[in-house]
Amino acid sequence: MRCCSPPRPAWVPTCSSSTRSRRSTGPARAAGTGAWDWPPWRSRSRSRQRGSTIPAMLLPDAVCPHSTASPRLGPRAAGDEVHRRCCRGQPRELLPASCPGMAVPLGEPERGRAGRAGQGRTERGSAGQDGMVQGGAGPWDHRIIKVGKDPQGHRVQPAPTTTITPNPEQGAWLNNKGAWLSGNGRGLTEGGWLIGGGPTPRPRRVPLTSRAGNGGSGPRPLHGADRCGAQRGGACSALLCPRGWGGGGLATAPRGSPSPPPPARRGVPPPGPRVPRCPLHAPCPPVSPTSPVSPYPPYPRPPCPPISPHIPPPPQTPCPRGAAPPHLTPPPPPGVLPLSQAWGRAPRLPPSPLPAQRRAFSNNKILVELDESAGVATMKFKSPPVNSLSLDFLTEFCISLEKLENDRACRGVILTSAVPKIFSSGLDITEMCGKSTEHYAEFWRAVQEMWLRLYSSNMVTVAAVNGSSPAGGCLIALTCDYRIMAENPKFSIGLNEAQLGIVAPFWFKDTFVNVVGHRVAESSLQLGSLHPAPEAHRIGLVDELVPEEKLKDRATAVMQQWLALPGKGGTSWAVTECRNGDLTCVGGPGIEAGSCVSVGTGGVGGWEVGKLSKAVRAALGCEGCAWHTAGRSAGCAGRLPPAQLAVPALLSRAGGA
Ligand SMILES: CCCCCCC/C=C/C(=O)SCCNC(=O)CCNC(=O)[C@H](O)C(C)(C)COP(=O)(O)OP(=O)(O)OC[C@H]1O[C@@H](n2cnc3c(N)ncnc32)[C@H](O)[C@@H]1OP(=O)(O)O
Repeated sequence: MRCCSPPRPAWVPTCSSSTRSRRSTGPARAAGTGAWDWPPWRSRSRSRQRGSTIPAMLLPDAVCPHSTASPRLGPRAAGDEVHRRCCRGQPRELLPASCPGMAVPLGEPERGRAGRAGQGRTERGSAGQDGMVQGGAGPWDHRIIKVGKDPQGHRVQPAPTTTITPNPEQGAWLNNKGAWLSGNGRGLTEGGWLIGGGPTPRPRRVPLTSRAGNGGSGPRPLHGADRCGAQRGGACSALLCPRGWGGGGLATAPRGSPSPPPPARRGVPPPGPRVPRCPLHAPCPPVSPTSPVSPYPPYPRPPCPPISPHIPPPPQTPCPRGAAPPHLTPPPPPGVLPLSQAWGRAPRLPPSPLPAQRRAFSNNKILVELDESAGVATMKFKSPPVNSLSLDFLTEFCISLEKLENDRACRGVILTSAVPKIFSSGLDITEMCGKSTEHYAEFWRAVQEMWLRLYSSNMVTVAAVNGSSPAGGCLIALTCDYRIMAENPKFSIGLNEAQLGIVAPFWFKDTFVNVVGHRVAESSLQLGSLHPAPEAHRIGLVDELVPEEKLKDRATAVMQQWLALPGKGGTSWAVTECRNGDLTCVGGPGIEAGSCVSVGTGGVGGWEVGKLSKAVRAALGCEGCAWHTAGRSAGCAGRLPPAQLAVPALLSRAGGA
């Protein structure tokens, strides 16, 4: 087994009722009983006493095998090609609406099939092209553009964006014209047109933000929005594509049903007291791309009035030494916009003379404490006995993280555990066996969502690992920007899947490789090693060790160090422009204009590329784009608007949003 082998496992344990045949070299059956010795870390005798059985398990190939979800990976063209080949011949029911094969009016299965020149979905949609179905920020928000030709055979220009909003409780969708859309099992139809094929709303579940007393701002997507293979020009046939594609019938809602609340969108502050738009910061007029004059507005602009009711304006008292206070970021150079405005995050604030303002919210699984004066939240896992990552836990994790993302007062988050000696025991094994396929789908979506959200968070993330952290627990730590571990040698961390007889999904592996390097990851994965804290530090799996009692303080200090970086936490960053589909930095603190965004470890100016890409995509309004990295450049493969559109779009967002 090589660590770079394809994600499909060589074998997986199966139960006798499983219809999938696999090499059953998994957990051994207890002698004579027919029962599986499971969980595998238990002694056989204990398992035998319980007579435990291992039923069918979810296969990791349910994770879309071609969807190279790691934003740090290389070019994806090969993966997309695999997608296309693999999806050819798939039943249409299994294809997502964005699949080329689905981009045709209903009832005309062959006409307009994508891949045929001039018709159907195109890689790079722009005004005037045949239309496309475009995913929005998540399954709850789909921007729809009608496709191809109308029923009379006339070419149809892309229609104005239509937003459809699902009502999960009624299993139906409402478009922005107030009409209910019916489902046909493959996608949504409106007037006989396939207009979208997004994920099935989950009628059994209430909107996420209304769960567990979280309050919040309406339904939010649980699924990863931008890693689906189908979003990158291929068709994702995977059962568990992170976007949640997969069809399924949608019930028609009764007419006259009340409208669901508008979906909250990432990066947009939750509804609250309406904040007046700054009159000084209206969008700039479009600038000709050929103009030799800088397209950026003069800087500095007059300061905005305070825009958050929580955040007082910075004090006007001069620094006693006459210089700019060191905690305040100097104004960006001309041509560089304070993207904190674009990203909706509060600028760094000076230390408050008042007692620290703290807020806390909690659910069954996680306690979140936000120190508003520092802009730092602590998420404490509190799901005894071992903080296993159950579906509920993962859901609450995503909700908590998203709440913090949307909280302008929060710029960094420390992840730690409230359970003694355990950071997290990893994925909850009981979620992976003896459940329905739908449950597995939901569970794995949540696992991926957790990873995507954490990885692509634009907050600084620090893991304060105060206990053992096997497998999925290790993944959480790996996904953070920085890892500090309690120096107790009894605490261990690693991807130990091989010891359980299972294979870490490829995106676990990728994340691991990114942190410890190829060879260490390879041998560690092959052996399923759990590294005691000192060894984990030696191999670079954790960044530093500290005595347990100092863990919190050290994590806070590291966080402050990170938040002091320009750009991190949303103070300012480079403006990026798009040329020929590639994004190029046009300047930023410490960043040379014209330099490409570097790819790989380290990142630029304190930003890792994954995070940068998300921020830039958000600023450019192309969150739905696939993001690719190649060599030392990074860009959007697909729908990134051309430069003349992108730059003014960025400016207007930065200046006026
Ligand atoms: C088929 C393909 C699937 C591919 C998936 C690949 C990706 C998988 C990722 C994963 O994360 S798999 C999970 C891996 N996790 C582990 O291997 C952890 C195993 N657990 C331990 O090593 C220990 O339990 C511990 C975390 C070090 C804690 O040890 P401690 O002695 O303090 O407690 P225990 O008595 O062992 O356990 C207490 C209690 O908790 C239950 N439990 C432990 N881990 C899990 C878990 N991951 N999921 C669910 N439940 C878990 C354990 O069974 C005990 O239960 P009870 O006996 O009290 O009922």
